[in-house]
Parts: sequence; structure tokens; C-alpha cells
Amino acid sequence: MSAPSPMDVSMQSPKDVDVPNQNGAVAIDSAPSPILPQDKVLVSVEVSLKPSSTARADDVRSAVERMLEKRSLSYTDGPVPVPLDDQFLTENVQSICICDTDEWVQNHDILLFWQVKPVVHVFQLSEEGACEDVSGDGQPSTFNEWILPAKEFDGLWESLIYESGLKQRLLRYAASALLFTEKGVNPFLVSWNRIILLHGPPGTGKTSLCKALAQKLSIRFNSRYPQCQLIEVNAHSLFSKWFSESGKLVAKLFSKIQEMVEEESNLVFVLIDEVESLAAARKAALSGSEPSDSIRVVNALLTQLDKLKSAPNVIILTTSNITAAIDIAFVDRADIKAYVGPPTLQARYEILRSCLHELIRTGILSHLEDCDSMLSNFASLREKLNMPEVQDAQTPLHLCKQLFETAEACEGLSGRSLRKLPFLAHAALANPYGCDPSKFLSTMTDTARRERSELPD
Ligand SMILES: Nc1ncnc2c1ncn2[C@@H]1O[C@H](COP(=O)(O)OP(=O)(O)OP(=O)(O)O)[C@@H](O)[C@H]1O
Repeated sequence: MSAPSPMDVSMQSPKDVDVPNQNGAVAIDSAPSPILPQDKVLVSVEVSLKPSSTARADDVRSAVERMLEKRSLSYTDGPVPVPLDDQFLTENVQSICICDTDEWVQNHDILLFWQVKPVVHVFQLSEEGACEDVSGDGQPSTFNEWILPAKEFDGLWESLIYESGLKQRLLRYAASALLFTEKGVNPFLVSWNRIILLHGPPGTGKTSLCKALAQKLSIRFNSRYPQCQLIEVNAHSLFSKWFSESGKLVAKLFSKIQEMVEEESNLVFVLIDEVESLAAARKAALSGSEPSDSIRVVNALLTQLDKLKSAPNVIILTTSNITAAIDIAFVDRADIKAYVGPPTLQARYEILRSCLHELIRTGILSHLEDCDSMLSNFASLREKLNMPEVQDAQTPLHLCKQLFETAEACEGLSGRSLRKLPFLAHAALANPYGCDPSKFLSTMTDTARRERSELPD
């Protein structure tokens, strides 16, 4: 296994951990918690360092704070250009991104600079990639490990679109869980397990959301936890061909995780996909004639999870397509059991809109270029749909209406299918070069209808 990447950030005392702010943003402040005026909103500003940068995080943070002070602009989610006249920042900073304003903006319109207290998080992406656990005893590897924040997961959080505030809810939960631990809340009096269960149909982004959440938290909490790992458990490899070995394999895996969490500057995320395979309902197995291996695995898993409960710096992320198959004792241990359903009309529109932006960015849809900035987001589109220009086939608004119709035609498709749709539509075009945008959208609608008709009942 590889060593954690060094991050130039100093450890902080527990008092520096901030609670979620009034707009739901979760931020750990680098400075001792100031008393904020009532109307100030904490907004996270994520600063990604260039791979070559050796600058100290504190120096970069101060430079970005100074730069933001000079900007008398409103705050909305999205990138902030690195100022070209600032040599220190241009040499060291890859990107600066404002986060968490969306909820506030939806509720209260524009967020002006004097209403904001920016909380700057400086990080450097790890380029190491996934490391497999090599046990050396002939068994397949039981987990993959990533050093976070990892290059592979950069932008994943932003690419996942849910309507119901699910992402903010998960961030707030994690902030509360880590805060309760830091403040030493007695777990006998107030209980929490740091276990999240995301369940729902296939392809709705559950696994991606777990990875993205871990990445996000590794950035937001890097002052307190300078090292961070994601362990993706390979549930199937824990079932040994040797009778009764599986329970031991689970115990072995968790003893490695236990070693990682012993280092108190480490924050460890354990991702168990398809948790029903490890935590299969024991009731069903018990009704069979023999005590099966799966009962041993569930028992071992529950015991290990209970042991990990005392470690403050571990969060268990689990996913399942079939909640009914999960052992009730496991479900009961999860603090958050969030249903992740198929995307709503708004989410479908936004997912497809982001796909179109990407095709424009890469030049695949060159003719859409003029319309790029005109592709309205869903909220503003609704207001415009009744305008007379919508009827004019030449206007970008007409394209938005077409995109809206495509999103309607995609009802029932998963997020995974939606992200494939532009590719399938492009492959279906008779002339894929220099294609008319309106034609592309109608091909996408036809492709969506075909995909839907091929869904199993
Ligand atoms: N709500 C969404 N917004 C944007 N993209 C999505 C969404 N849901 C799914 N996707 C896309 O689908 C891909 C696959 O999602 P993922 O594998 O995480 O789903 P899952 O729910 O874990 O599926 P399964 O249950 O089959 O393992 C994601 O990487 C993402 O590109």
C-alpha cells in the first residue's frame, strides 16, 4: 500500500470545526472561529494547487483571501478565474471554485460579496490512482485504496445532479458526525454510527455519490485531517471458496482498516457497494437447512462495524439496489438511509444540458457554439417557455424547449442511461460532422424513446 501524500496543512484544534452554516454549507474554517455577524453566509472556496506546486497551503489561502477581498462581485457557484496579474497564484493555483451558494441563491436571489464570509480550502489532487490490496496468499484483493482528494474524482460531485438537496444533506450529516466526535459527545447518551446507506434503482449514481462525498469531505476537512483515504471493499472477494473462511477474511480486512484509523490525522472512508451481498438478511439464510457462510459474514461485519464505532475518523458509505435483502441489524445501524431515485424532469434537463455543454466544449457540436451560454438552466427556462420567441426555430430558446422535450421523453431512464444518450444519438446520426443542433436534439429524443421502449417491464 502506498503512503499518504504529504499535504502542507497544519493540524487544528477541535474548536476550529465549524457547524453547517445557515445555508447548509459545511465549512471548516482555517482561522479560529470568528463570531460572524448574523447576516454573513459561509461560502466554501475550493482552491486546487497545480501538481508541480510546492507552495504552503497557508500562504495560498491568504493570497486567495486577499484576492477575494478585492473582488466586489456577487457570489454564485462556479469557477473564479485565477488573476493573471498575481504571479504567486498563477504559478501555484490550478483552479478556484466557489461552492455551496446554490441553495442560498435559490431562496434569496443574489448573494453579494459583503454578505459572504469565504472559507478557503486549499488542496492538491493525488495522482497515484487506485492501489489494490495485495494479500499475497492467493486470495483476490479484498479492497482498493485511493489517497484523497484523488484526480479521478475531480468534478464528480458537481456532475451529480439531484433535485432534493440530497448532496447538502449528506454534507451536513458528515459535518455533524465529525463535530460530535470532536466535541466528545458521549455516545452512550447520544448515539451515532457514521454509517450512510444509499439505496435505490441501478444507475442512479449511488456509488459515484459516495466517492464524490468522500472526495468533498477530504477537501473540506483537510485542515483537521491532512491525510485521507478511500477504501473500496470488494464485497465478492470476501466470500472464500474455503468453507468458513469468509468471516475471517472480513475480520482481516477490518483489522487493516483499524490500523489506518489509529493514526488520528487520517480520515478514512470505507465504501461497501452492494452491501446486501455482505449483509444479507440472516432470516432468509436461517430458513435454509444449513448455517451458511453468509451468516458468518454478516455476524463478522456487524461485530467489526461496532468495533469501528469508537474511532472518530472513519465514515462507512454503503449502497444497495435491494434494501429488502439487507439484514435489519445492518439497516438499523445506518444513521442516514437515503433513497436515491431516478432523476426528476429538472434533474434530467440539467444532466442533458451538462452533456451538451461538454459536446460544445470539446468541439463535437461546433454549431451550437453561439448558443452555449444561451442554454438556460431549468429554473429560468420555465419562466421563458411561454415567450413568443420559443416558437421561432432559429432561436436558442427554441433549442432549450427542444431540450426540455428530450428531458420529458427520458422519463424512467436512469442517470447512467442519460449520460450515455448523447453518445448514442451522435452514433445514430447519418452525418455526424457539423450537425445541426436542432437535428441533434431531435435524434436524442428519438434515441430516448427507443431506449425507453427497450427497458425491461
Ligand atoms: N443524478 C445523476 N446526475 C448525474 N449523473 C448521474 C446521476 N445518476 C447517475 N449518473 C451517472 O451514472 C453513472 C453511474 O452511476 P453509479 O454507478 O454511481 O450508479 P449506481 O446507482 O451506483 O449504480 P448500480 O446500482 O448499478 O451500481 C455516474 O457516474 C454518472 O455519470
